[in-house]
Amino acid sequence: MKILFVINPASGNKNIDKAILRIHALAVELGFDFKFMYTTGVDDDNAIQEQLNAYKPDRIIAGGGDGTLQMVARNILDRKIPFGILPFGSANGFATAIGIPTNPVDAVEAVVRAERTHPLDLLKFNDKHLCIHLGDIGINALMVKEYSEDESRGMLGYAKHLIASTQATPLLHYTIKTPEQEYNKEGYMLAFANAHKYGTGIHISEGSVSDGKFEICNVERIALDSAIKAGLTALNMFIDKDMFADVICCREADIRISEKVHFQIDGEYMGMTDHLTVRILASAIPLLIPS
Ligand SMILES: Nc1ncnc2c1ncn2[C@@H]1O[C@H](COP(=O)(O)OP(=O)(O)OP(=O)(O)O)[C@@H](O)[C@H]1O
Repeated sequence: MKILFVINPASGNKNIDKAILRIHALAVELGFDFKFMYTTGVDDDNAIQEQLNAYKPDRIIAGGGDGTLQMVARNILDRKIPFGILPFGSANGFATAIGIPTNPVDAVEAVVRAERTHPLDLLKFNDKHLCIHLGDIGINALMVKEYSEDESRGMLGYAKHLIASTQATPLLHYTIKTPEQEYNKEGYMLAFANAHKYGTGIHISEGSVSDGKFEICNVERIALDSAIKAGLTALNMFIDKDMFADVICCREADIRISEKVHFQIDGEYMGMTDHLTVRILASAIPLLIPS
């Protein structure tokens, strides 16, 4: 068996040396061939395609944050190669949501030894952009933009951007059309979630990553104090579950927004938009799941 590991060396701030050594040790113990590909941030999609064609792996395992996982996922859509994920990013929202161990060595143990796969749904925005975990418009998307452009990262930077983004985001009015129903809503943020948790620990719905559905979560009000507390403890966004009380579960949706708003997918800023289509790609990829 051949395993291609695609690792983003710029993701997160964890030391992954021991995890890399563990991969070498497991290769000897379990008898598989492996290759590392390190992303560069430039033309990585092509580099992954080249590796897939040249190395022809039986499995592909991505190490990084949500952005890296999504990039690998979008490159194996037509190939149905079992896909594993290692939470080597900073927030690791998706890996956390599906229960992969957060410690890098434990994650390697669990994912490399995994023998079963489970169908993983993905989301597609505007028939163009793939999403593995979460896209949103409004406050959080503006934070993603500001945070990625700021040199001074860390907790204080987070709190600063959270307050600024919250103040800068007006009350938005949206029309959400699903095949079943049309909704008129207002709020400060709409999140489109594939998994059932938003970042670390917040439970937004009973959805799973393979139910053929996604959740649209409207944040009707802003609990800034609890958001700041959450951020200062976990570098994570909103932890007050009441903020995600308004949830629609569907397979596709067309969203019109009263004005152009900031938009992000899996931690990557996508620009401004006043119209989105979202649909689920059911069972798009076989996901390796730890026993
Ligand atoms: N070698 C590299 N140097 C700099 N940037 C890189 C490199 N490789 C990939 N990238 C960029 O990293 C981003 C993806 O980062 P990713 O989301 O995986 O990590 P993260 O931001 O640390 O994690 P999280 O989503 O968990 O907060 C993409 O924008 C990609 O272009």
